[in-house]
Amino acid sequence: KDVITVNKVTYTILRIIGKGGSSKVYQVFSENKKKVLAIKYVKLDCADDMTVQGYINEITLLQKLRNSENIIHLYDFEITDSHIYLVMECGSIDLATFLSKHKKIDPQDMKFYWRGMLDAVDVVHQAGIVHSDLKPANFLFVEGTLKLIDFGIANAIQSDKTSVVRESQVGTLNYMSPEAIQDTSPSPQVDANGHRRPKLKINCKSDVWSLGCIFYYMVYGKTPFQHITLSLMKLQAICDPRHVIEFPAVDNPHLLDLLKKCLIRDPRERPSIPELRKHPYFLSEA
Ligand SMILES: Cn1cc(Nc2nc(NC3CCCCC3)c3c(C#N)c[nH]c3n2)cn1
Repeated sequence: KDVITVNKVTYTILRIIGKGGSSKVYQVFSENKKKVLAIKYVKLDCADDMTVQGYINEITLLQKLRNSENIIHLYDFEITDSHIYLVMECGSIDLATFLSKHKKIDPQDMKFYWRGMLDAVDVVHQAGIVHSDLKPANFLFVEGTLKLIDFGIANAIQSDKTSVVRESQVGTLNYMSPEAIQDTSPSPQVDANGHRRPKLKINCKSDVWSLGCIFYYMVYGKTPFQHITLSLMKLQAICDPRHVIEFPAVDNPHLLDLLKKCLIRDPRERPSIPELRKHPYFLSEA
């Protein structure tokens, strides 16, 4: 039987869930916990210091946010010169795969999912981090609750083609905010101690735009600019206020209002996550 040993604890490999460039995510069984868990394996052989630093930051943050309900739980980890192992709770399905299978979502469920996603990203912001690359594949269902899997610091992982068929969401532009596209601030790519620093203009409001694109996708089955296939045309449309985003009618006027607010192009006009949490959409029971 294939096993993975992390800090002298052995886990039986059940299947591979996803693989990226130098990383793999396995579904494993823990003999002593009698639980199904997930192990993210990262090969460090040809990783440069920046990449390793990115993973260490990711681990530090996962540990810091371990008590947050909407952040994936990290049970254990092991770092050597050649690899990293992260032992985490295992989800049932990621949001990207889920949305590709469920075109219509029950309004009550949708409200619960949105609340969870806002809470997850708010917790990351409170830790002083802007994700800046939010997309459905970053969220995972764990017993019905949506949890954030990563913080956009380390490299992204795509789902394994053999296990789930999914258009690879790595590097998609569909969730990118106007200010991220226009950001030409001269700020250095790395700060004093070599940490890759998000550019000045990208801030929490950029994550609100990305969440708005995910919400839009959940309501209308496509992202706001998905129909524009030429990348340059897509980027221009995202930034161009003359390109009016379409919002087909929906039953709940509060939902429509919240969607429109998340997709305001001027980040100063766009609501913050605390403001969104107080939106009437979340207050009404309907
Ligand atoms: C499709 N699918 C996913 C699961 N469960 C799951 N997937 C995880 N990553 C997946 C890697 C491929 C892309 C989608 C996320 C992680 C994880 C990390 N990182 C920590 N726990 C997890 N649980 C079951 N089916």
